[in-house]
Amino acid sequence: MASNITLTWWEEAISNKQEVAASLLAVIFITLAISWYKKTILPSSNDGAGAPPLPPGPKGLPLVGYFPFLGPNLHHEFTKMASRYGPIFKLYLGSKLHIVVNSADLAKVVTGEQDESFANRDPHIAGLAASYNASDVAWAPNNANRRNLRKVLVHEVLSSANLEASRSYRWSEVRNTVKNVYEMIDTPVDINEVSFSTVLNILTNIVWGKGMADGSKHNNLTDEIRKVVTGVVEIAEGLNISDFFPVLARFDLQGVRRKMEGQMKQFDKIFETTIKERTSSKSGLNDKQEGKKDLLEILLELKDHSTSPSINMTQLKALVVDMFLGGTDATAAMVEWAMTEILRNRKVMTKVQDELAEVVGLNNIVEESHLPKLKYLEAVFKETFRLHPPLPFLLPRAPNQNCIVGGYTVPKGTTIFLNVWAIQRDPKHWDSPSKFIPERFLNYEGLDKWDYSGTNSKFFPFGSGRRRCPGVSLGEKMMMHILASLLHSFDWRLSKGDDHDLSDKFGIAMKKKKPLVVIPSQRLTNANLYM
Ligand code: HEM
Repeated sequence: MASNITLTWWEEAISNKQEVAASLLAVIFITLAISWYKKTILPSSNDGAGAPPLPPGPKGLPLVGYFPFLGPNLHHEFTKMASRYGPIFKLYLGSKLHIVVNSADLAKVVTGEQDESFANRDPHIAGLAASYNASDVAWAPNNANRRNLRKVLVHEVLSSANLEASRSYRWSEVRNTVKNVYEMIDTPVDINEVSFSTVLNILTNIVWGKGMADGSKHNNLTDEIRKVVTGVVEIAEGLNISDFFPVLARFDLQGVRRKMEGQMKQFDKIFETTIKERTSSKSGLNDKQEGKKDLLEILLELKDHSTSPSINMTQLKALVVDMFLGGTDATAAMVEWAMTEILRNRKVMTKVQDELAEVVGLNNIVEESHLPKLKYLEAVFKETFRLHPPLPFLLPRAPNQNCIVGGYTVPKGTTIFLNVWAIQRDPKHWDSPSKFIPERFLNYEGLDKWDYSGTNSKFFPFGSGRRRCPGVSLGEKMMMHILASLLHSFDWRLSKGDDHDLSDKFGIAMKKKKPLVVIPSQRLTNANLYM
């Protein structure tokens, strides 16, 4: 995703350019200038007779569009611009037209009434490279392959029965985390790091099983996956000029595609090794003895038996990457944000810990079966999602035909940002919108649902419509279990001199600018509960 947008990207581009001849750049420059002039100054050929105009928006500069005027935190910038240009506005970033939707009413049009037309994505180059050229669910266009693969993900991989079967993986990884934090008592703990590791380990176990015969091989596998996932996130978070000047894409000036393909080669290697291990030594799987199937087995069966729905090897790998990328960063960011808000609000902390004492008990550990009873903690998470949605614009969509939204034309192929960050803070729908008040999710009236289903256009942090997140249930289980355990097992305090900072940083998942580093102390008297 675009981040760190400042004038320095030119410098970066120039320092990274390999052997692109100056004359070539000049030709490109002129081509782009002409195309920019045609698109922004001359009336659009999309307009057709009688078609409504494009939405309002800033003009920007020739070639670079509005780039030079944007700071790194796009969600803040776009929300400010919405107060000037209204609920739907356009801007050119480079040569590409972007349209930002900032109101609940218009979001409902895009993800409800016209969901089918808006169900394509607009993948950036890093996303394409990380998804085997959009062979996955997240970046694929809305075609039969994607629908088939999404069905596999929802009905096979993330079905209630499978989530139930993987419960013990989540349990043992959360217990490991509690044990590790116990060993760090009275020393600083980075909450995002701890949560990220826990989620990554859970997902590794869900995908590959815990059952490699050789335990050290399993640890190596987790380390390898961690390296690839963090590498992929890092590359995807950088700004890639070619995303905004498609004509430059083939030159890969900053080497983004090359670097991402390098990461994917690592991922391929991990895949090949583990699949070989699977097929050569089926009996080496400890989990088989428990009658459990991991995701790799489920997917390999679907691949081998060409049942309906069936998938090929590339889709299989792309699906696993989706799970790692979709699951890790956002879930860890949410645990960090929720913990930050709880620590800033002592009354909230007291209520959360009182609820945990009542539901779980001080001589017990948190189990997944407790989670549905933790209604106040659930409200805390909803309020955290409202204020800090990890994907403030969801994943960008692109219409497959010219559409009309809010009385304006939205041309086919435009990049659409649904500004859920602004919508969930809109004073038209929320009292004291910038205040952290979990109780608003406990004491509501009316017919609207306030859950993660995406049916309420005032609150949809997991997206809405055909492209909403299929990992809600797993994500919710992981983040609730991790945070409930951290808060039940430990008391937490800031290091001396630290403050309750809420600044954020736009990226793959919107994180705290300054990581939350806090100090745990033992809360439960029985030391066995930490083993
Ligand atoms: C707290 C955790 C999570 C958050 C906040 C989150 C959020 C989101 C959001 C906002 C979208 C875009 C929806 C849209 O464009 O309308 C999305 C899509 C997606 N998420 Fe998640 N997600 C989380 C966890 C997960 C997990 C655990 C998985 C998989 C195991 C996952 C897999 C996906 C996939 C595959 C898509 C693409 C769906 C499509 O395009 O059809 N996510 N997620």
